[in-house]
This record gives sequence, C-alpha cells and structure tokens, in this order.
Amino acid sequence: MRNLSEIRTEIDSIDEQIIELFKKRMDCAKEVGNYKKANNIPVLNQARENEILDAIEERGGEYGSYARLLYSNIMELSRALQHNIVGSGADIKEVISNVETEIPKTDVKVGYQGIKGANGHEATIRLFPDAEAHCYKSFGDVFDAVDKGEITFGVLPVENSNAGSVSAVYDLILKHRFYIVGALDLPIDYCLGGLKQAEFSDIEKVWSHPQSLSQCADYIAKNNFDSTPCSNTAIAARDVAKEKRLNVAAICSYKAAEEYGLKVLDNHLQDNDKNTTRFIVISKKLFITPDSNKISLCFSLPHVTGSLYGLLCRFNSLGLNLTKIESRPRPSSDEGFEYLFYLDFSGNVSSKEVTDLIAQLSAEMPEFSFLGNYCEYSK
Ligand SMILES: O=C(O)C(=O)C[C@]1(C(=O)O)C=C[C@@H](O)C=C1
Repeated sequence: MRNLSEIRTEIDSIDEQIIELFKKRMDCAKEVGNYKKANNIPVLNQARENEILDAIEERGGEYGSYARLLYSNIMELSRALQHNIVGSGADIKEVISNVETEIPKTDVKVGYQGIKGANGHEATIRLFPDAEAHCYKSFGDVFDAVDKGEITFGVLPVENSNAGSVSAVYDLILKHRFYIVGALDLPIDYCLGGLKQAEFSDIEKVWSHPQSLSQCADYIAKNNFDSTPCSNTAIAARDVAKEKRLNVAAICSYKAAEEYGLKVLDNHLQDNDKNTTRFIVISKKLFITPDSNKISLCFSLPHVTGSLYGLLCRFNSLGLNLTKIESRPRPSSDEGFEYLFYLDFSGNVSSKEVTDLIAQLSAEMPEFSFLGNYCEYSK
C-alpha cells in the first residue's frame, strides 16, 4: 500500500489538471455567454444540461452519482457567469441603484396588528418613536392599509425564538410582495395579569394569543391552567379587565397589564428566558439604509430535480450566510402542491457579487421578488 504522502502527491497533481480543465471549461461557458448575448438566447438550456448530466453519470462508473452532483454544480456556476455576461436582472439592478437611503421616521403613519399594549405596538414604538401609530384587527388589514396608502409602513411579527414562524404573515408577504425595509428583534417578557382583587391562587384559566400560549406552554401545564386563544395578547388583557371573572388572567406584556388596569400576579412566564420575537417593517417603497445587513428574497422553484440544491450552491460559492429559508405550500392543479420560498441571507447590495447573484436568481427562479435589504436591530 502507498503511504499517505504518496497518495496526496498524486491528488495534488490531479487537482492541478482538473483546475486547468475547469478554467478552460469556464472560458468556453464565457464564449457561449457572449454568443447567447449576441443572439438573444436564454442562458439556461435544461435539455443540454440533462444530456451532459446523464452522460457524465454513465461515464462516472461507480462514482456516477458523485460525478452528476459535481457537474450540476459546475453548470450552476457556468450559468452564473453567463448571467453576468448577458446582463440578466437589469431591472432589479436599476431599482437597487436608484433606491432612497433614508427611511422617514417623523410625519409618517405606521400600522400594527392588535391594540395598545400589544407586542406589535411596542415594536412600532421602538422602531418609529415619533410616528403616528395605527392599530388594525388582523395582519391582513395591516397589509391592506399599506396597499391603500393609509399607512406608509406596517410592523409585523414574523418569527419567535420559541414558537417559530408566523405562517400567516409569511403567506401575506408572499402574496403582496411589498418591500421589507427594517427589522427588530424584540425580547418578549410575559406576566400573568388578573383583576385587581384576584390572587394567584384564584386563577384557573388563561387567555392569550396562540403564539404566546405556546411560548408559555410549560408554565401553563405546570399550573394546570385551562388556556383559551385570543386574537392578541393586549386584547386578552383588555377582555380580562372587561369580563371581571376572578379566575381568569391574561398572559400579556407588562405594558398591556398596566394599560388595562390588571394586577401582575406572576412574572416572566415564558418557558425560555431568551424569548424574542422578530418584527419586520413592510413598505410599498424600497429604502435601503447604508447599515443594511440582511437581504430577503422570495421565489418558487422550477420543477427540476436539485433546483433547491443548485440555489444553495450559488450562495455557498460566494460564502454567503443563509439565515432563514421558509417554504409555504399552495395548491396547484397539476402537481398536487407547489411551494413558494422565502429566504434571508446576510449581506449588502453595495457588494457587486451580491447584486449579481440577485440578478442571476431573478432570471432563473419563477415568481422571483427581491424583497429588500435592511438592518435588523436588536434592542
Ligand atoms: O451549452 C450551453 O448552452 C451552455 O451555455 C453551456 C452550459 C454548460 O456549462 O455546459 C451552461 C448552461 C446551459 O444551461 C447549458 C450548458
């Protein structure tokens, strides 16, 4: 048997040959790119790629499936190169280069779901301390108000560190495709708010938003409480005050308890003391502030094997850090289910590599939208 350094010497020599061949292949892809540009031919030729992949798999013998994967990556990169040559996604690049860089914070109307004292209200105050805050009954109403121009910005929860994604908001993001211009990670601290004359031992039932009930699930189980979902934590607090039942308490923020005159019967109910909810700011107009560090995209995937893998490979090749990927199903007539994807990654569009990638994806992904590049604050 050869020793390790002998085998590695051979690997080094093979790699030297592979890299030279890879460079030659990319030069050919560049040439094809120029040809496609001159003749107005689309970059992607799926039939040609399938032909190559099948032939490579066959020739790869016992490593056939590995060879197929290697080549699907190579062609992914070859397409990325060609998109830059043909100038794909010029419309998105244009929008990004002419964007406004300062978000108006005064003399603006900002909407949130719920009522005064809700977490959405708190996030709104922190993000827009000098704005006029408007409350809406449902997440959909906030989107509609932005659509009609009744408010300039909407503040919506998208994710909680315990309970996960707020699917209803993702569905609305994917439906409306408004821009995301800001985000805030808001630490969430719940108390048990009961009537002034109530004691902790009186409480048998708790009211709150389903997400909040799930964030306090261990606490509720430990105390053997009966839980009832409400549309909002602050609405739960308001209703507990209104209904005047000694054995009912709201799981709500300290601000909501104070706002609706409830007595704090217990503190810090959340199962995880690092409980945080992420809020986003939606807008019909795009703003990209210079401190932006996160980019959001959405798209559906072509019905081709490995299309999600191919997409991830593009991010990997640029060393970009994906921070979230969310898929939402929607019924489709022929395929049973189709999926829309929402994706976040770290970056700023001032980097040419990043705008090139966004432009490339816009040319290849069906129903693609660039949702924004914004700063995610944690206060
Ligand atoms: O043959 C082409 O049309 C090319 O652009 C080359 C190539 C490849 O790298 O082999 C790249 C992209 C196409 O989707 C198909 C194949």
